Amino acid sequence: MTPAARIQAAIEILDRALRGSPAEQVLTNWARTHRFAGSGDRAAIRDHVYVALRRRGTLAHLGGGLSGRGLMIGLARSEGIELDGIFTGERFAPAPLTPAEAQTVPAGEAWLDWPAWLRPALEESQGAKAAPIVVAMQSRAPVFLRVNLAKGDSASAISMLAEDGIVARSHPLAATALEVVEGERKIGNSSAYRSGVVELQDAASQAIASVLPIAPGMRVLDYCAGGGGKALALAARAPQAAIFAHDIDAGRMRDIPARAARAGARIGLRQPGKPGGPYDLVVVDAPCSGSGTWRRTPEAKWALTPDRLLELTQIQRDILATARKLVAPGGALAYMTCSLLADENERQVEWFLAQTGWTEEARLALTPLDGADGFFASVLRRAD
Ligand SMILES: C[S@@+](CC[C@H](N)C(=O)[O-])C[C@H]1O[C@@H](n2cnc3c(N)ncnc32)[C@H](O)[C@@H]1O
Repeated sequence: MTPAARIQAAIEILDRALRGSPAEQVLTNWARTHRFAGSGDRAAIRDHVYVALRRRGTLAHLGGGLSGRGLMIGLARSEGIELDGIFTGERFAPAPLTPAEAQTVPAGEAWLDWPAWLRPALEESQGAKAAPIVVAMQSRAPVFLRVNLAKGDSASAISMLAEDGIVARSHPLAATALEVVEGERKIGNSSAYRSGVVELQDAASQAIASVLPIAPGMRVLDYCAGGGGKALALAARAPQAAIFAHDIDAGRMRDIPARAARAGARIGLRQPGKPGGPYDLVVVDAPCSGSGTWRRTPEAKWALTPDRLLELTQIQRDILATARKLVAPGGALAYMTCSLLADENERQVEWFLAQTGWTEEARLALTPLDGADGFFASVLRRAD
């Protein structure tokens, strides 16, 4: 496909995504019905679509409107690509620019790529970091791996990955973190991944897992386990701990047994609503806005509403109230979210401490300015 044909494909896919279909699903359907497109074409089109969703505000401003076409005109302008060479009207290429579209537009500021209603909340939560965070979130997130210390160390994982054409380097956020700088599409088939030496996990999640108070012999529950990312990271840190996974939705945990087997870890599965207990450590990786991860999930950024945010904060409190009852005397609860908003983070901890008289033992708050996803964690210790 020519560069112009790829842009035209992205325009069509974006139009459908903007009407409400999940972008990933539209991309898959498009690939099914356009078999002539090779893997390079599909990857380039996917990149166009995700850049456009991530920078929806500034690109719509630059391209003259919020539509697939407006976003792609904006993208071409922001990257200094000659529009006349793409918007030619030739076969498979987008139609030529209208006189209105051809007018030059001053660059928009990065806040256009952050939901306007949420700007005060980010500014209040992050202070002087808010604007740089918004700029950082215009770009794609790096890809990170976690070295499974039960199976190898960083140096051996880096050379194993290199044998499969993947270039990775250590990242300062966590001793186990590797940033993939080349060959990320080869990870799934690489021997380091298939043999459990590395696992996909953001460096911020790894940094958070590394500060949790876990030791051999402890009983640990990952209460909102989802796909088991935290449980697996904890199992690698403390293979002698008894680690259990629970989620309200059993389906979300279905990959845990295979992931644990690949990692050589043992994770017990609890049925929804039957978490067992008590535990020395209960991890609550709560459902949240996901605002710290919006570089990866740009559609979620535009889908969040004030009502949903309020609902999420209530769900977080309900979960905290249930999970605290599973903590043994003297044990700890680790509350965490991948949110950048104080309403979901600091204010939830304040509320919890006021309710319980527990003490906060440790806190870690990371933003994309630290290099990975935004993440917040607080370790809360039961007094008696
Ligand atoms: C942020 S995700 C967890 C991600 C996971 N810890 C990981 O590292 O891969 C939040 C999870 O909480 C679960 N959840 C939502 N409400 C819950 C509840 N009331 N009790 C337990 N889990 C809940 C969701 O199904 C979802 O899987």
